[in-house]
Amino acid sequence: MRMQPLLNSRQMREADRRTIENGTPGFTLMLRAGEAAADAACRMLPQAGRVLVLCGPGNNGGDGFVAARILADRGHRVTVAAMKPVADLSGDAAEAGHLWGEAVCPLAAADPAGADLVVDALFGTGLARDLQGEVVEAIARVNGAGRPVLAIDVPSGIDADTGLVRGAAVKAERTVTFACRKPGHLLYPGRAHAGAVEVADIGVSCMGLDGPAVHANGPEIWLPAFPRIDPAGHKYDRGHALVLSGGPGHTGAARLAARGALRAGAGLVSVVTSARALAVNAAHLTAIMMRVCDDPDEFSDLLTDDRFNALALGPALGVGEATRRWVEAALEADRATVLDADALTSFSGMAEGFAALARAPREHPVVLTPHEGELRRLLAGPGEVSAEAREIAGRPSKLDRAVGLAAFANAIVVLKGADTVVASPEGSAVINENGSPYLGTAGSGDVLGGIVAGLMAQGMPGFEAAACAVWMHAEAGARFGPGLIAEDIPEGLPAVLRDLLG
Ligand SMILES: NC(=O)C1=CN([C@@H]2O[C@H](COP(=O)(O)OP(=O)(O)OC[C@H]3O[C@@H](n4cnc5c(N)ncnc54)[C@H](O)[C@@H]3O)[C@@H](O)[C@H]2O)[C@H](O)CC1
Ligand SMILES: [K+]
Repeated sequence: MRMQPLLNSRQMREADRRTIENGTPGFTLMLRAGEAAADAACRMLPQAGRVLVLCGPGNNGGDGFVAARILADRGHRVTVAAMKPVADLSGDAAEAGHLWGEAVCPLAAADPAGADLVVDALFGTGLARDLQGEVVEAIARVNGAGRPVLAIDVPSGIDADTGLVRGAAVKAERTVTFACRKPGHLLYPGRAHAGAVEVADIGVSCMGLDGPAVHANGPEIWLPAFPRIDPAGHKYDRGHALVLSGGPGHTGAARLAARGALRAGAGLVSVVTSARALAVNAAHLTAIMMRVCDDPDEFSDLLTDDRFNALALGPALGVGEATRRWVEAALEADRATVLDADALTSFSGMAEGFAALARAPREHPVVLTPHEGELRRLLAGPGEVSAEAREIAGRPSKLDRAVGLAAFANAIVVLKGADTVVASPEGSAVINENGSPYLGTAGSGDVLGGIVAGLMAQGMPGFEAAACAVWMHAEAGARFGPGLIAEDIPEGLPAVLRDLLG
């Protein structure tokens, strides 16, 4: 399996430029792109039919003109509607317009309802601002017509870097993109607009580019770092994870996380519980052990034993000063640590103080697992927060928010959602895509935090552990499907692990 880089529009232009510099003319790339689009169109419309190709003012439109020519030559009845007359195009797009060589109608006259297939070549990676006016109306007609749509490169109106809708965006059944996918194909709402995405090789390499290293999440990212069991080893070689329990009435989250850590392969897992919550925890735990700590000082004392090498805390701890003290004790002990839920929300409006704790020199990774609301509360208050923190919270792109928090807190960030992003403080990131809506169930996030801790307990580096946990958690959920509850996720891990590890 090969890594799948996701290039942003600047990197894509650079890849393009390098290819052209190395001797392949830009128009040759456009011919290949147009042909790949025509091939995809023919797979969607195997019999000769009516095809409407919508062409924009730039090179995306150029790809559309090439595809139109090929589709007409293959016997389809092709209508081209364009934003600009061919005479007003420039560069490769002008050449492609001449290659089409037949009538072009204005965009306002385009009739998607009368087509068997619409090919969307209005805008690609060059989209630079929100769409307005006639193009918004044309997109509304395309989306309202309910005909199958093939988008070339990116559904028009979707920002290739962020997946956000710029004014309006085409809803495609399929998208054919070139060289590699773009972040906007994996980030919502772009992912939903793109439909099934296929990548066509047009002779442009995606490797060795400067700038952020963003990849699709998959085993190729983290399987090489996955902890292998030593046949002669014992459980003490596979770490001991501690999961902090809430008080009586709030203990389930910790047990879910602990179960996730144990199924992920940690040698030993203990729930750290107050004396008051001991009975209820004891009533529900078997393979998982317990340690009684009634306050953060006792927790610090416990952590003088360096066999406890991974910590997970946050879910159901309660929001406030007490939880902040537990977090401080955990961070001071310098163990591989997962902070989730209340461990983050307790620092709402105190982003600077939180970051100072997380940034203190340390040997072992900190992984933060917020959802969007938790990130916003941590970075943007309510309360006094720095302009830097507020700026990160306000970034329109999920990818930028995750990377921003990771750098700010010098921590690995798992920004959860249907398109979970895992970001490192150095700026690299992966976007997850094997999730399913069934994962949105009470306690699911608690299990995820536990899996991360369980992997780190076995010595897996923080970024790889986080990316792997996100993928395995999603995979277990997707395989289970309807009816999934959080308890099922740890129990789904053995099958996922069997397939991964062979
Ligand atoms: N990457 C490759 O290897 C290849 C890509 N190809 C295709 O080219 C497009 C990118 O082309 P580019 O000309 O840079 O951009 P666009 O066609 O997406 O649009 C640029 C065009 O539109 C104007 N513009 C931008 N935003 C707006 C707006 N909101 N409203 C109106 N007009 C806007 C801008 O000023 C330009 O004039 C890529 O996606 C591929 O499809 C090559 O063909 C093959 C190699
Ligand atoms: K497009």
